[in-house]
Amino acid sequence: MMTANGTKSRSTGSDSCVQCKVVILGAAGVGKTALTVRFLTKRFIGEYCPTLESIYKYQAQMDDEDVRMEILDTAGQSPGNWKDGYAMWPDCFMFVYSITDRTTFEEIISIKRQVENMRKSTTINGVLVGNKLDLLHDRQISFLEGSELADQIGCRFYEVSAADWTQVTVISDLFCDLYREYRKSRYVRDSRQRKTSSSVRFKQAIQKVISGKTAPRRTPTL
Ligand SMILES: Nc1nc2c(ncn2[C@@H]2O[C@H](COP(=O)(O)OP(=O)(O)OP(=O)(O)O)[C@@H](O)[C@H]2O)c(=O)[nH]1
Repeated sequence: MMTANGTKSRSTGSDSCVQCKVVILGAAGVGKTALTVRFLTKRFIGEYCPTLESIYKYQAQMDDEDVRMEILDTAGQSPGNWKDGYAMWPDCFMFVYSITDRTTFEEIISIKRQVENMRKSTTINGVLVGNKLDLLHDRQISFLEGSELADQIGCRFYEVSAADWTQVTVISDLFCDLYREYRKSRYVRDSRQRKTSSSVRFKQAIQKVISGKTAPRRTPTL
């Protein structure tokens, strides 16, 4: 199983590290900072100043790889007011809503749409997170609705509570899963590039032979 037993990054300067940039998006007050702080420090601090924008660096062993994560905790503002960087900078996305607030759930659709519009792509590595699971008595969004939305936007789905200390491992796992999604997509992209460049090399070789620049190899006669 993947573990995230890392410590907050004090840049080691190691070049073998895989870089992974994560952005946390969601309406104001859904717990973006609480989730990030829980992941990084294993702590929950009841009150946070509304975030303007914070970036955290974190280094960990994930699936035997040294991973250097940069986590951008954004301000919960409407997607129309975003900077381009929110969509263009990251390798992967964490979309967060609160299970106690339907408007935050509905906002995920427009957040995802804005990301797609800015990136000009519908292929996005991400996870969908319903936070505040400890407030079950105030639940407005069922687990089923959450998982259906996750299917619709093409993300894995988690319900968690940043406030519940027993969920530390689940929260670590969800950040690790995010990295896994990214790694998978990187692998697909790299193998596509390898395929393209080898077929380009093949075409160039054929072209050279046709134009007579390179003589085809002859089989030595005995
Ligand atoms: N009960 C409960 N409260 C939570 C949980 N996560 C966050 N909160 C509370 O929700 C409030 C908002 O949390 P933040 O982490 O600041 O939310 P945010 O999404 O970063 O908010 P902005 O920075 O304004 O965008 C705080 O009072 C937190 O204590 C949770 O899992 N359960």
